[in-house]
Order: sequence, then C-alpha cells, then structure tokens
Amino acid sequence: MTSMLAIKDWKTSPPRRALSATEIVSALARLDGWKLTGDGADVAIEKTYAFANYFETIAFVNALAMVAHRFDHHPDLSVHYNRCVVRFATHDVGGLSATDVDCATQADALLAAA
Ligand SMILES: C[C@H](O)[C@H](O)[C@H]1CNC2=NC(N)=NC(=O)C2=N1
Repeated sequence: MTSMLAIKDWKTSPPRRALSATEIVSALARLDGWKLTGDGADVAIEKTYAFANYFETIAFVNALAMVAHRFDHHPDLSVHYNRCVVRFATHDVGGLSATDVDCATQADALLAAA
C-alpha cells in the first residue's frame, strides 16, 4: 500500500512532453468543465469549482493539496469564499502535459459521488 504522503519522483519516469494542439482538444473533450486559458508560456487548463461556503472550499483545497503532493504537480489556485479556480500547466515542458490532464481528472474525482 502506498502512503498518502508518498511523492511522485519524476526523475525515475519517462520525460514528460508538451501535448500537441490536437491532444489538448481531445483531452478537454473528455474532461468536465475544464477550458483552455492563456497562451504561450501562460497556457493552462482551468476550471472553477463552486461550493456552498468557505469551509467546503478550503476542504477541497486541502484534498487537492494531497493530489498535488502525490503527483509532485502543483496547480495555481484562486481561492474565494465559495469557489476555487484551479489552473494546471507543466512548467517543466513550458506548456501542457498529460500530467495536467491526469491531475484535472483526480481533482474532479475528489468531488465525484461515492
Ligand atoms: C522538481 C519538481 O519535481 C518539478 O519542478 C515539478 C514540481 N511541480 C510542478 N508543478 C507544475 N504545475 N508544473 C511543473 O512542471 C512542476 N514541476
């Protein structure tokens, strides 16, 4: 069993690469509510999660921090009273990688019905 504190070691994984435009379009079609934002070095995928109150918002942020730690992949967050804007990009490839799509999927899974 893997500890919740285990961190992904990208050094032992195949190098990541930037997704092509076609791969980004097809990944976004499979994701719920995620959109492309920015351009060039600022490109990212982004989603706004809505919550009932501040406690729910922060609970989500804390759960997302565990995903970020596990993947060693850290989203930009805009945290508000009842919403959180999550933005994923991969600095190491200067664009979007499969890791952004995987982390977006994991973020959605945090809120999926049991
Ligand atoms: C050394 C470390 O694994 C890398 O710098 C990781 C850390 N977190 C990261 N987070 C994001 N969003 N993109 C990255 O390229 C990235 N790289």
